[in-house]
Amino acid sequence: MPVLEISNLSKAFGGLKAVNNFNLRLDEGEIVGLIGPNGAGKTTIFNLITGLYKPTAGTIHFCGEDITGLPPFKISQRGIARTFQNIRLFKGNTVLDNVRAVFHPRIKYNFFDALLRTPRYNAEEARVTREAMELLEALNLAHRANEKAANLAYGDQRRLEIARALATHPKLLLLDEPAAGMNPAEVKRMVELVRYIKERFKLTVLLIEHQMSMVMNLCERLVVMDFGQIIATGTPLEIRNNPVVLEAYLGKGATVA
Ligand SMILES: Nc1ncnc2c1ncn2[C@@H]1O[C@H](COP(=O)(O)OP(=O)(O)OP(=O)(O)O)[C@@H](O)[C@H]1O
Repeated sequence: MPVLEISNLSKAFGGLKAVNNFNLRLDEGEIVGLIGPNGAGKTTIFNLITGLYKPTAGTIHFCGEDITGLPPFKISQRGIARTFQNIRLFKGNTVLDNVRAVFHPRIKYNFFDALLRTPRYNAEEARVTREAMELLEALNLAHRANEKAANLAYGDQRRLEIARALATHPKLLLLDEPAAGMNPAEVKRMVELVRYIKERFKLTVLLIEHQMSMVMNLCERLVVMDFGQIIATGTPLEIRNNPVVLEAYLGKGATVA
């Protein structure tokens, strides 16, 4: 059974067809790259999968269940997590609290436990801190746990975002430009990180990225969009040599490294 199956998905904003008859199947353990020029519809696909937008037409199935049109919190509960193009952290809070905050909606104590600091409250808080620290260790951020998120270097902030996404225990992770603004050494580290978390947390990954070195090195398969539609799919090598893809990028300033 596929982890994700998108069938004939469309989204219109007034007269603009941001996504037009989009189809995609992701099998367990795949890392697939979604690429295309600016405005192609990539982020709209993420917003549709995660329930931020309701589709104009089409369906989205996750692990065999129809999740089309469900609200974002329900989709997150089923096991889909994402990061955003623009980093979204509680910058004034510590690194640890940024991850702990993700656990709190699922915490198992009530208002009175919290008020009276009962043993149940203390045990749950200890569990949440332990789980959050485990994630920070996996992402090599444990030594910065008590630092304010704002003080982290850009690459570390991106890793913290990923830690927050993983705290929801996803099966499918959607990464929106995780290597944006990174230098080649940082991109290489991000490639290694995504490979590592994919194995460690048994993830399937769909990734939007403009950094071609990232998608070329990391993804087994690429899906190329332009004007809301898929214009090509294939291995990185096939895509690199595909004239339709080169044409979509040419004149729009993108380069295939
Ligand atoms: N909420 C919205 N209201 C109106 N138009 C929108 C909305 N969201 C996206 N669009 C439009 O839909 C089209 C696709 O946008 P989208 O952000 O999905 O592209 P993208 O491929 O992610 O681009 P980029 O690589 O620049 O992030 C664009 O023309 C955009 O202006």
